[in-house]
This record gives sequence, C-alpha cells and structure tokens, in this order.
Amino acid sequence: MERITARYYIETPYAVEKAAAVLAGEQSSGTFVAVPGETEELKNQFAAQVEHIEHLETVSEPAIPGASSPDGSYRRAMVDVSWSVENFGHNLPTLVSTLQGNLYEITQFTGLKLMDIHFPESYANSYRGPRFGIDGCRSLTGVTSGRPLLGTIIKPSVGLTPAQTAEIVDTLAQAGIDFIKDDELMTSTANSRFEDRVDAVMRVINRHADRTGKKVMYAFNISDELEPMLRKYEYVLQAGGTCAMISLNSVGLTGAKRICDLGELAIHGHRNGWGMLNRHPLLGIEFPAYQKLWRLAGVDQLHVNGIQNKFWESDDSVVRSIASCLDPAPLGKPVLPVVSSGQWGGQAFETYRRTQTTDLLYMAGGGIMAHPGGPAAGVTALQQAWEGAVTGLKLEDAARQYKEFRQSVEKFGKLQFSRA
Ligand SMILES: O=C(O)[C@H](O)COP(=O)(O)O
Ligand SMILES: [Mg+2]
Repeated sequence: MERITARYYIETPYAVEKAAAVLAGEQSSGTFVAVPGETEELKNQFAAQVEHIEHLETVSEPAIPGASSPDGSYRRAMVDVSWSVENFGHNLPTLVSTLQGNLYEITQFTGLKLMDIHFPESYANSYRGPRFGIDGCRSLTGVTSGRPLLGTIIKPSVGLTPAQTAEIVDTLAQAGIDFIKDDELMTSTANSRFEDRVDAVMRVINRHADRTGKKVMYAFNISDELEPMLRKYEYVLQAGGTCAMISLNSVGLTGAKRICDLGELAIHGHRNGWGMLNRHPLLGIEFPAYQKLWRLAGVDQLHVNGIQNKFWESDDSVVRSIASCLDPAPLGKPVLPVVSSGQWGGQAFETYRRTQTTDLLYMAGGGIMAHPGGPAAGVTALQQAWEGAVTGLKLEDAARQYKEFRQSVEKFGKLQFSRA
C-alpha cells in the first residue's frame, strides 16, 4: 500500500529512537498506554513507521520549553516517519492533523519542525493542483517570458474609497503594470464595500483591456467565511476579473481547496502568519512542506517574501522557497512564486543572480506607491530594474542608465532592514 513520508527535525531530552517511536505511535493507532484492540494485525496496517533517523548535534539547553532532560542533554535528529494512505485517504485536513497535529505537544520533544512531505503517485491523480500556475498566469496577463510579472499592492492598505482605488489602478494600468492586488487587510471596509470596489476597479481594467488588449490581473481579496467567499468569487468572475486572493492561513486548506476547485479565477495565496509557523528554527513547518499542501489545494500563486525583505526571513530561505515553488513535484505543476515584502526593484539584481529565473510575480507596494515620481514612475522603475537585471547590468549601471530606477535607488537604496 502506498505511503506518505514526512521528515521532521526534532530535539528530544530522551533517546531519539524512543521519542520517534512515541511520535509514530501517538500519531497513528497508539496512545500513552497499550489499549485493548490494538492488535498486531491492526498495527501492521495502520501504525506509522519510523523509516530513518539521522542523528545530529546534542545541546545543553532546550530549543523550546516544556520538558527537562534527566541527563541535561537535548538530542537533535532528522527523522523520517511514514503512514499508509489507508489511514486517511485523500483528505487534506486529516493529513494535516496526522502530520502536524498533537505531535507538537508531546513532552518527548523540545523541538519539532516538519521539513518536507513525500506524496505517493496516487496523489497526482486525486488532486489537480494549480489550475493556472505559471503558464496560465503568464497567458492571462500577456507576459510571455523573459521577465517576471510585475505587480503592486494598493497602499494605503485600508482606508481608500473604491473611487480612489480605481484612480490608482487607472494610473498603474496606464503605466503598463501586469498585476495589482488588495492588501491582506482589505476586503470590505466601511468606506469600500467589496462589490463597489470590484465594480470601480473592473470598469477601469476592462476599459484599458478594450483599448490595449492587455488585461491587468487584479487579485481581489475574497477571504471570508465560506458562503460570502463564494459569493465574492462569483462577483469577481461576473465583473470580468481574472484573479482572487485568499489569506491561506486564515481560510484554511478546506476553504482554499473549495475556492481553487472552482477553477475559473487564478488564486493568489497570501501566507500572512507565516512567521508564526516558521520563525522559530525548531518549531512549526518549513516552506518545502508548506507549499506542497497549498499546491495540493490548487493555489496558483504563493508568497515567498523576497530578497532583502522587510521581515526576518533570510535571503537563503527565500531562494530555497522560490526553488521549491518551481519544482514541479508533487503534481507535475509548479506554483508561481510571489516575491513581495519591502521590494522596490533594487533587489531584482540579486534575485535574478541567485535564482536565474524570471518565473516570478515580483511585487512592490511601498516601492511603487512611494516612488518620488509617483506610482507610474514606480512601475517604470520596476520594469527598468528587471530589464537591467536580466540583461546582466549591475544595479549601479542600471541606475546610471535609467532615470526612474535611479530615483528609486536614491529614495529606497539607503533602506536596510536589519536582520541577524
Ligand atoms: O501584502 C504584501 O505583499 C505586502 O503588503 C507588501 O507590501 P510592501 O511591498 O509595501 O512591503
Ligand atoms: Mg500586505
């Protein structure tokens, strides 16, 4: 029978083998004590198995509190555990409860992080994955190849009226932007009812599309409870929109999959809350595992932060995340990495140098909106930055060559987000 394998980075005050066995027992047929009915036959079919242990360093302080070590040592290891798909079939919430459930609470661990998941072949037959992905988003925006899709986030994030939002969209569309989105804080506010904003924005986008043949992709934030979220999706579709955004950690896998299954709009997955899941080195989940779950749900675009971002995440981590989005496994379809957070174009050079890809949605919110020449000049500066990066210019050369990009460098180039 096919099995799902999960890799965990663990820390335990006890023997690694014993702690791993507790994890496997607790997360399948067992509990803290042998129970009647847990026969050998039942265990053979349903017990999780520890497949591999790689011992790592031993430390004298626990990574997270909650248990003390009898000998003052905390042992770290990489542990692979497998489950038969018979335990849950193709049920994403139960998969998550199994791979990411109570095991985080077991006292045998003073650290536990889900690093990666390996899915069996049958998953590729049961989940469509991203309906649009990279190619679909390129064709919806008319950005063939050779450069990333360039986008922005409407800022101020909340507070603008639909008319004000539409006015900015008009300027951005005129300047040749590919993608615009609501901020994750914005769905419906007292002064910007969702439907009114869709009407006002789509009037502008459709008008530009009729004139130029290029339809700007606007990701309307439909995040909500299920019924209103479905109604919002339909509203965007009827207005001629091509994309909807959801805050993944807020709507959950079930909500995300329900939305993605509709398959008519590209789905922009915002991962706000990521720090809560990942920031501690020995707690939570790593991006290679995280992105596979959302890819199974069918998300087309997924946030990865950005090089020299305004948050805590390191450039190495961002580069790894981009690579895991572009890896076609497990469903044979990559998801479009969304580079966003403190971007203004200057990071295009290092992003391209380190990833050698333009299969990105590269977004600058403040970096476009606060350009000294206004948002239109901000769009131009981003286009210039990527043209420079892809043609092999250095940032300084591009700044000499392009006026709008030079203004960005003058304004944003001094910003340094301090990180450990
Ligand atoms: O939702 C996002 O991606 C952020 O609001 C990014 O905004 P910034 O480009 O101004 O950092
Ligand atoms: Mg935001």
